Amino acid sequence: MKISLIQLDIAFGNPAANYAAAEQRIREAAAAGPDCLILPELWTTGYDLTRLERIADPDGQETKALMSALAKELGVHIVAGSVASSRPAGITNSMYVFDRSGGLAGEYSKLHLFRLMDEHLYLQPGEAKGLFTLDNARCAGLICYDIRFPEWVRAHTAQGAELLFVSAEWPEPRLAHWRALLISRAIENQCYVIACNRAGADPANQFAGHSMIIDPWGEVICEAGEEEEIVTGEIDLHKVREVRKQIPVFADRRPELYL
Ligand SMILES: NC(=O)CCC(=O)C(=O)O
Repeated sequence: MKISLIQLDIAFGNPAANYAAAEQRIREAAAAGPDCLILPELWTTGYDLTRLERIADPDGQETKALMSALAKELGVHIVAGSVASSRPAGITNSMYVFDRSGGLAGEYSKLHLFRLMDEHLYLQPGEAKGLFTLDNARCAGLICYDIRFPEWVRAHTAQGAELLFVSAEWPEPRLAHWRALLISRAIENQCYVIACNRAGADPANQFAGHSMIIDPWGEVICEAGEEEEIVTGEIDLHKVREVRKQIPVFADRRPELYL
């Protein structure tokens, strides 16, 4: 499976500009023939949280319509990053996943809200896991700060996830954490981590870029720099099974003693 990470810059609080830019980048990335694409976190609005009431996507409708149509037209799976989605109970930071026929394959709302960027003041947390299947691979969706919660990630891999898709807006001062946490999640869960961060800056933060794919042994297969970029890597699900056979972490767990 060939996967492209679309490391976008994001126009602050400007969904129209971001939809247009994302569509252009998706078309560009798809021309190289990947099986799957992934976008960053909150890519329609950025962290313009004080204006979310006005600019969030009502129930993700516009995002879902565009991404479903592009997935079908281009014949590519799209892990459509996350967007601010307004629902009756509040605004969530939600990921939508489309398979290459344009069908909604999965959905996940960020469970852990990041106080340092005021998410808890403007967003409602999700309440459920984001497990889905693409081409017979069991996958999970995670959003940015979620990678600091190894128990949350393990809850997905213990249920069979072999690919972890992470969409993020991770600031540059914690780039070392981004790399270390992603590599650790890959090694301890013996799975692929496919992580797409944003590039550029907003009024409060410079973002780190460095989107990457990590294999189940912890090796970085491809990694972007700090600027807008599309990077592509190939993954092989046999590698997950090989590593899990060599060091049978899942069989050796003692979960009954962990609480
Ligand atoms: N958007 C986020 O969740 C950022 C998380 C982050 O920066 C961290 O250090 O954790």
